[in-house]
Amino acid sequence: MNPMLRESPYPMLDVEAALATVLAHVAPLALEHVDALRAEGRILAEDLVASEDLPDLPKAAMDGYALRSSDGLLPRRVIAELTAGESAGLLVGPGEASRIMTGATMPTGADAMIPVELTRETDGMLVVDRAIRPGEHVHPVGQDLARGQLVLARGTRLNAAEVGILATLGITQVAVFRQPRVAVLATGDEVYEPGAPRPAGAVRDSNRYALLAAVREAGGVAISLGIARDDAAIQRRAILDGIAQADVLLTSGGVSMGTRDLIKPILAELGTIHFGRVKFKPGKPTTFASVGDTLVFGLPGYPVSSLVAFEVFVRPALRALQGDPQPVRPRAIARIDAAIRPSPDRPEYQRVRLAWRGAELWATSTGNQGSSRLLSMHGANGLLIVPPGAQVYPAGSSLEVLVTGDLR
Ligand SMILES: Nc1nc2c(c(=O)[nH]1)N[C@H]1C(S)=C(S)[C@@H](COP(=O)(O)OP(=O)(O)OC[C@H]3O[C@@H](n4cnc5c(N)ncnc54)[C@H](O)[C@@H]3O)O[C@H]1N2
Ligand code: MOO
Repeated sequence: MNPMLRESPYPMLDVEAALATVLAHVAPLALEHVDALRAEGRILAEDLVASEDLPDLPKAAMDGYALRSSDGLLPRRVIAELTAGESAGLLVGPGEASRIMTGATMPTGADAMIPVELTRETDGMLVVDRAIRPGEHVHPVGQDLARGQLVLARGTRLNAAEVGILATLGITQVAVFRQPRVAVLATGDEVYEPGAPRPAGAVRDSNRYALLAAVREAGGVAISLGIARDDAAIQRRAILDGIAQADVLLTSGGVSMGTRDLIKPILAELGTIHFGRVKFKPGKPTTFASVGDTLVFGLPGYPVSSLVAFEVFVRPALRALQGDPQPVRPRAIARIDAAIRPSPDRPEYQRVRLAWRGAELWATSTGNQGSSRLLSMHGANGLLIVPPGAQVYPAGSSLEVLVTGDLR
């Protein structure tokens, strides 16, 4: 039997220093052109300038009559009816008006329109209840978008509204940053495929599937590398396989002090370890390395530790690789609705449900915060940052929180 190490050779970095190290190693990936009309979730890699005015011709904003404002209160002869989609070409002269529907192009000569509710029409003659100002109820050329205007800047996340804007401008192909390819490898002799038979004491591989889902949620392309047994040659081969096909490799397990914790030595042999321990809980043995051009995160085996480390370090890296200018989750201040005993020596990222009570955000614990209790992640939309110490934080205390999900 090999001797067991008594002390980790890796210094323990603060979360801030570790995150800064990660972010210093990521830059947006190359751009690619994709179908603009299905580009939601992607980050724009080019500035988009409006090539035309919107609307390109003045349009009626309501259903009613197009007329000349200078005719004042005089009755007008109704000469036509214009519906949206009809081509223009009509001239409205003095003493004339045309019926017009919302969205129809204004006829030449008419400089305003009156909503139908403010009119009467008898025997082809229009009587108005009040005079109309020039331009009233007309959408002028360029009101919604002006030609030459910067519409969407590089770095914009494309959501539903942005897809609509691209469609409006007739843009069908758009340059976005490439999504990172992220390979996920589980390790451990005790780890089995969820659908397979397993001996007593073995665990089902929840980490790989949870991490693959987290990668997709963060906008990455997830690649499963299966489970590697606790054998240095097998894990080395699996890691080389991962770095050959991925921008980022995530491993699960095998990063702490056990004799079968092989990931760190393999990464040290193949590349450079930037950090091997972080002062936070859960997730202390989180490891970050480069092997060639691939970034490798050695995540801890405990299911909660691996997902919390993903949230705090991997997700920001994946967002930054996609060109997201704000790769890190937002922070807020929340009040705790029950007392919390802090960890004596490490900031603890406790899983909480955040909810508004009036103007204040309140945090409710998801229960037992053990690193193996995946249920503590279920329903959590915040990671409450509990500074270390000996004193209990009483109910009502205000603490910083990373907002990781939708607020209710
Ligand atoms: N002497 C010390 N022991 C430990 C230390 C330490 O500093 N000194 N750190 C502890 C901390 S903190 C953590 S976190 C864990 C992380 O250890 P590993 O990354 O080496 O993880 P494993 O030992 O491989 O597994 C831990 C635990 O998680 C289960 N596991 C592993 N893989 C999976 C998976 N894919 N799906 C579900 N569950 C998995 C595994 O069976 C173990 O129960 O180390 C502490 N030890
Ligand atoms: O850091 Mo470990 O993840 O406390 O359990």
